[in-house]
This record gives sequence, C-alpha cells and structure tokens, in this order.
Amino acid sequence: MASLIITATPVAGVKVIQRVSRGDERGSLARLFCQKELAEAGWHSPIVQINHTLTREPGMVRGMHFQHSPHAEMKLVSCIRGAVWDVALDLRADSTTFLQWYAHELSADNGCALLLPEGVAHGFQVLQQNSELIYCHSAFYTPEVEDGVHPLDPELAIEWPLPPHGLSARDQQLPFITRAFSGVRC
Ligand SMILES: Cc1cn([C@H]2C[C@H](O)[C@@H](COP(=O)(O)OP(=O)(O)O[C@H]3O[C@H](C)C(=O)[C@H](O)[C@H]3O)O2)c(=O)[nH]c1=O
Repeated sequence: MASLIITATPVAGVKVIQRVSRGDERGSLARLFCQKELAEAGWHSPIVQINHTLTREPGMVRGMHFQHSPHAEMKLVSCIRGAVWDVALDLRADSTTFLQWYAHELSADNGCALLLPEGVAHGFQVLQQNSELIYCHSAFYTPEVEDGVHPLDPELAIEWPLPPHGLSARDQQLPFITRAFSGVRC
C-alpha cells in the first residue's frame, strides 16, 4: 500500500507528494521519503544531505535558490510544523515550462511535500508562526555554485499570499531575470 501519493503539477517534473498518515489511538505514522516510491516521481539519486529550517514570522520569504551543475540538486521539501506557501520556479533552458512557477501550500496538517527536479529554483513564504521544513537534497551544499533569482521579480510575478518581508540580505540582492537569461543546463 502506497505511503506517498504522487501528483503532477503544471511545471514539468515538479510533483506534489502527499504523505499517507496511518493513525491509531496512540497517534500517527507517515513516511517522509521512499526511494522506491519516489523513483516514479523522478527521484533518481541517493539523498546526500537533509536540512531543517525554522522560519518565525508569517510573511517571511526565503528564496529563490538553486545550485548550478555539476552540483544541481533535486529537493524534496516537507513541512513538519506550521504551514508555508512553497514555490518551484523552472529555470531549465530546455524545459517546456521554462520560467513558469508553481506553488502549493505545505503544512504539518495536510502532509504535502513538493519534489523539485534539478534546475528548478525553490522558495517559500511562511503562513503560520514558527513553521519548520525538512529538505532532502540529492547534491551536497556547494556555495561556489549556489545561485538564485529575486523572489519579488516583477517579470516572474510569483504570487505571495501575504505581504513579503524578512528577506535575508543575500536574497534582497538576488538578480531579476533579464531578457538575456537563457536558463540553466543540468
Ligand atoms: C543551504 C545551506 C546553507 N548553509 C548555511 C549558509 C548560511 O550561512 C546559512 C543560511 O543559508 P541560506 O541563507 O542560504 O538559507 P536559506 O535562505 O534558508 O536557503 C534555504 O532555503 C531556500 C528556500 C532553499 O531552497 C535552499 O535549499 C536553502 O538555501 O546556512 C549551510 O551551511 N548548509 C546548507 O546546506
């Protein structure tokens, strides 16, 4: 019996992963990751790092981050406390959905996660106080090839449910997409 239900999104390769919660009188059990089940969703490499973020205030935004090849990474982003508006932005030069974004509410209650292929930037906005995310990464954190685009870029027009605030100094300096941007290759 499946422990993860996979649903495609309008952005190529980005999937919503719904955790099946198995409850009893003590509480519940759900699986965060399964290589076998997520192979169907396109997860093709071992997890090499798992990160955890706590973001305190509703409205705070982190992103839009990605890593360049050869350290381009798949991410599985799961919310284990609170709720976030999770955004995937397709930066792949050869993608049919280049520069398109997709957002999904992830929460501890709805048990949803978002799977992002390599070349898709990730960001999120906190919807509830003290929201926590778990990230499974298929590539090691490599600052030399880390990059990003501005989450408030008017050309991308990403919809944020709340007035964005609390961007890090780094995120505030991220570039807007220009006409010269031809995408990333993974
Ligand atoms: C990602 C990462 C960061 N760091 C260090 C670098 C900084 O000193 C500090 C915070 O990093 P950063 O400001 O990049 O963290 P966020 O802004 O939360 O970015 C994260 O959230 C966005 C939305 C993502 O999708 C990325 O996976 C992730 O970068 O942790 C590490 O030491 N290891 C790591 O793996």
